[in-house]
Order: sequence, then structure tokens, then C-alpha cells
Amino acid sequence: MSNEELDKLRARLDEINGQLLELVSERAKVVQEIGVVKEKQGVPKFDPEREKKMLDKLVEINKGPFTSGTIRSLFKQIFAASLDLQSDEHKKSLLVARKNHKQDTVIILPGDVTVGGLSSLMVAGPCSVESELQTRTVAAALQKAGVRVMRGGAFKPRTSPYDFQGLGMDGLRILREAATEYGLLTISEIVDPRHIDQALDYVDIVQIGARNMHNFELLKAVGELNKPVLLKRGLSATLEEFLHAAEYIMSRGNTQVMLIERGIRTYEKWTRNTLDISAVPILKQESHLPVLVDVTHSTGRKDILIPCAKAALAAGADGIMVEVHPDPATALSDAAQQLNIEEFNTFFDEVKASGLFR
Ligand SMILES: O=C(O)C(=O)C[C@]1(C(=O)O)C=C[C@@H](O)C=C1
Repeated sequence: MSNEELDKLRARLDEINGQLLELVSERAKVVQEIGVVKEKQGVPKFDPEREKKMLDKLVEINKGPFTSGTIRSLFKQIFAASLDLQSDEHKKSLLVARKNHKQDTVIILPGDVTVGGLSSLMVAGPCSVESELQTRTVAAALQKAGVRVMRGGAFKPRTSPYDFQGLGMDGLRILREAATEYGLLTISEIVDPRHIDQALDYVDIVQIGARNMHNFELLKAVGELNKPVLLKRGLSATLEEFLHAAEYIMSRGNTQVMLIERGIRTYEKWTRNTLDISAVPILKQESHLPVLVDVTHSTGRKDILIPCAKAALAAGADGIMVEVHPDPATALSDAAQQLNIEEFNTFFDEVKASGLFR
């Protein structure tokens, strides 16, 4: 074939490519419109029956030279890309989505403590509030170490109903008193919308625990508050489900939401859960909300907390949560995984020395 002939044929192909692109783009715009209608009607975007009908029809009218199989796979690619386009449109409309809100959300807590800004946050404290002495001992140590936010569970949703269930409102009061004495902010889990009003006197940040990430009535209730909420990822929740749970809170008007990865259930037995480090950059990419990592619950073992905290910060986490108890061996919950005060000090020093803690 002479070069002239080849050039002519290629010029013809360039022209057809342009026409195809125009047609594919026109199709994509109709797909977007269908996506909006489906969103309004609440029907699923993926419609395999519709796809099958279209493919059967295309094969029927196909005159070659492409085989039926090739036509099917070419159009399946177009349908898949169309579906992506519809999902992207949907993601753009979420309040939690970065697409909608390019800047990082920075939550300003009392005392000018910030979450999601330029400085990293360390949240530490006992798994459960057990007594005044235990809580005050930890609070004093945290203040000395320069920690600003103290955690402490008062309502404990435990696997067994016979395990320690927490001190309830009394526990919150103890936490508040110890924190105030040592100039700390408090964070504690609320499990029942009926407790919220009273709990607001005691907590600066309301925590929604992993087991309640799908408790939509609770999410709606904290969505009505003017108080920061720390939302934990459910034990088996996908990142999409996690962000939709956050959307429940934001859609009710509360924009002060922080996300926390706490490990997911896998087949691995050498850790309590599997720390999903990839969740951190994905959540930061998909959402503008601050992202923290709970190194204690995700690993369940003290010996790997330092590298895991460093990994979390290197991956872009805005903060770390870790459990500290004056005498972990006697703790009423999570005895094996809490750090004692000396261990916590070493942990925090090493994390700071890494240069990753801003
Ligand atoms: O017809 C629809 O319902 C569409 O959403 C459009 C479309 C397509 O690209 O043709 C896209 C995704 C669905 O799985 C089926 C079809």
C-alpha cells in the first residue's frame, strides 16, 4: 500500500473517530439525565435487564464484520463507563464529598483545639471509665504529655451482655470532672438517642461506635446537634457505607463530623481486626472530613501500635486514638490491649519523633 493510500484511509478513520466521539459524548449526556431521574425516583443505577435487551438488539442488527461477541464486549464497556458517570454524579451531590467541597473541613473545638487542620490530634484515654481515681490518674498523665482530648467509655456495647457495660451517666460525669480538672476535652460514645441531651453536659465530642454506624435513628439524632461527632467505621462496613453514614449526620445539618478507621473484620487472627490503611487516603480523597485512626481497636495488640500510628499519619490521617489505663491488667474492658502510662509516653514520644505528627 502506498503511503498516500494509507494516509487517506487514516484520515478517514480520524474523521470517523471524531464522529464516534461526538456520538459517545451525546450518549453520555443522555445517560447523565437518566441518572438524575433515577436518583429522584430512588431506583438503582445498574439495570442488567435493560443492558441485556440493548445487547440482544444490537447483536440482532449487527451486519459485521465484528462478531456478536465483540459487539457485546464493546457495548458492555460503554454501559460500564455510563454507570461510572452516573455514580460520579451521585457522589458529587453528597455533602461529605470532596467533589462538592474542595477544602479540608477543620473542626474547631473549645480551647482552640483543631481537628483536620495543620496539626495532628492525639486522642487517648481508658477504654472504659471505671473509677474517679483511674480516670484522674490518666487525665493527669495526658495533661503532662501534652494531649488535649481524652476518651473514656461510659456506655459500653460489649459482645457479651454479661461483660462490664460501663458506668453510664456516672461515668460521663467522672470523665468530665477529671478532664476539667486537667484542662482536657472529652470524647465518649453515646448509644441511645434518649441519652444525648444529658450527655451534652459532659462530652465535647460525641462518639458513634462501630456497632452503631448503621443505627440510622442515632445518626439522625446526632445530626441535629451543634456538637462535633466522631463516627467510627462499622466492623464490616465498606467505605461507601461509612461515608453514607456520615452523610446521614451531615444531611440533618451537623457539619462537624470526623471519621475514624478502627479496623475491619477479616480472616486474620493475629490482630483483633485488620487495620485498613488504604481507607485513610481513600477517605481523604473522597471526602473533605477529618480522618483519624484508632490504633488500639484496629490491631488489638500493643507491640505494633507505634508502626501502625506512623503508617496512619504517613497515609494522611489527621489524628490517632489510643487506649491508656493506669493498670491495664486490672481493666474491666480491653485489658490486653491498653497501654499503661509509661508505655503511652514512649508511644507518643516515638510518634512525635517520627516527624509525621504535625
Ligand atoms: O437505561 C438506563 O436505565 C441507564 O441508566 C443507561 C444505561 C446505559 O448506558 O445504557 C446505563 C446503566 C444501566 O445499567 C443501564 C443502561
